[in-house]
Amino acid sequence: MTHRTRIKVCGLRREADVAAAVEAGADAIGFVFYAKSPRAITPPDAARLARVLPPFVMPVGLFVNASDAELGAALDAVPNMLIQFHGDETAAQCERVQRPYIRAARMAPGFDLLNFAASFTSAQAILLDAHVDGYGGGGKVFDWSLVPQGVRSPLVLSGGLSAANVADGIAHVRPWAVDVSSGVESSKGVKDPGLIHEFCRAVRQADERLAAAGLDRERP
Ligand SMILES: O=C(O)c1ccccc1N[C@@H]1O[C@H](COP(=O)(O)O)[C@@H](O)[C@H]1O
Repeated sequence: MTHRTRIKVCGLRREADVAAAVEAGADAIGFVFYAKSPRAITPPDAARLARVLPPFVMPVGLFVNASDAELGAALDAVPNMLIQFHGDETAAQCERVQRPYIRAARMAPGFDLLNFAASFTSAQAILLDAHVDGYGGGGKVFDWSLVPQGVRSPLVLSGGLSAANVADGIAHVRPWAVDVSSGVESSKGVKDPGLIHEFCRAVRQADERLAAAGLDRERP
């Protein structure tokens, strides 16, 4: 069966962008609860946006070394969020929250992804991002050949993805899902509905191309 690469669009702060992502076929919408990010959102604003999500489109809350109080406030506001830990959180810290979570790995030469992934067995997925200052959202592509064979799935590919390169990323890494932020922005922190549509179309085309080539499965 053809693998449909799931799509998360991260860093949304306006209703029109949420509507564009949903209409374009995104499976998940990310809210950044990290005050230092240009895409930071408050729990009440995230709750307002989450209320317009239709069923089966999942809200994801992104945190970077958040305190219990910050996590609690966000989860009180949007209780059905999947958590994306994108900082230096240990497995024990992630598990303490007792919610489903995905864990970001910051990819750079020498980084031991196999070992990292093995220490986060309780994560629903490992998200691969480029190592950048400020933890993420840097619009930087990492070297996809750093992803070793045999790493656990599901994997979420992110880091500098856009409509122009997401097909290559999918073909190289064959991830369960892709996650985009900077690549669908017209300027830092400002999403562009047209780019969101283009990105989602490019993902669908990539899946179709892989299927036509008989490579329609997740990472072998
Ligand atoms: O979006 C941010 O500002 C951000 C801040 C801190 C950590 C992660 C952040 N975003 C995540 O980073 C990756 C890659 O984003 P990009 O497409 O390269 O801009 C993605 O998973 C975002 O969710």
